[in-house]
Amino acid sequence: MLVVSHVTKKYRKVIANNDINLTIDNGQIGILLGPNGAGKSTIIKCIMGFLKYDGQITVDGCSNKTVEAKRYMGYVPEIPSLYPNLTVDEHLEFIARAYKLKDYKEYKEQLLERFELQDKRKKFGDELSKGMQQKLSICCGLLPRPQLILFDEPMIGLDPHAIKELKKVFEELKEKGCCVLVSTHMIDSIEELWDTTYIMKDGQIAATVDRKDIGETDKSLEDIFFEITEAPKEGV
Ligand SMILES: Nc1ncnc2c1ncn2[C@@H]1O[C@H](COP(=O)(O)OP(=O)(O)OP(=O)(O)O)[C@@H](O)[C@H]1O
Repeated sequence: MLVVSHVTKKYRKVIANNDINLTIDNGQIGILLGPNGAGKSTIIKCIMGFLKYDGQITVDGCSNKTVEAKRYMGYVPEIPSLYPNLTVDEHLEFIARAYKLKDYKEYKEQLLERFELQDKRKKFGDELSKGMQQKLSICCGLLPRPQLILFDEPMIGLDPHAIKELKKVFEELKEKGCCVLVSTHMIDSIEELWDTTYIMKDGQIAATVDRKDIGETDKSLEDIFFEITEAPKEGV
């Protein structure tokens, strides 16, 4: 379970996250939806413990900065950050060693096959296309089988097969009781899978929408998103 309480992050004078509160239970998928600059990547980086911030973040009751919590957490960044001189296969072996994984070989092969990278295993990081880099980055995030996994704009650059596969992965993570947080601009891409959507605007959570709320209105998530993000500012 992920609990984010009163998190505020400033980059000098810019308040990128302003008193963010959110909770995602195990077996649930949370979505961060918001225009460019709303603060989605910043809260993901705070949850991963990459940035200093005010407030508290816990993962299964442990502070996100503890080693226990870090063992539970996986991250697929917005921009893949690969090693130019390691091959596809070596990236995954590196992750396996860093996390001291056992019995990962079969899962590694499954991931390579699902994301159509099996014939690219000898290619170096800097020889991969943008989409291939993104797919490898997703495989690296999934290989340690994290209990909590954060995806920052994971669909960008993916081909239709990889998008279909990633949606299946989301479904499987949910079934296995993992806790998933996905930042996306592609409202339609995850329509059937989410439990709670946090609509972010100007560094704040402007609305929290539960799936059951949608069932009770005739508005779509897209309607709610535009109502909130395109509402005129007060006093204008
Ligand atoms: N390293 C940084 N230094 C200074 N300001 C930053 C930095 N990173 C982000 N910001 C600012 O913080 C705010 C939130 O940025 P963030 O990247 O979290 O938004 P986002 O919702 O992920 O946007 P996008 O959809 O474009 O990826 C923006 O105003 C941005 O300019």
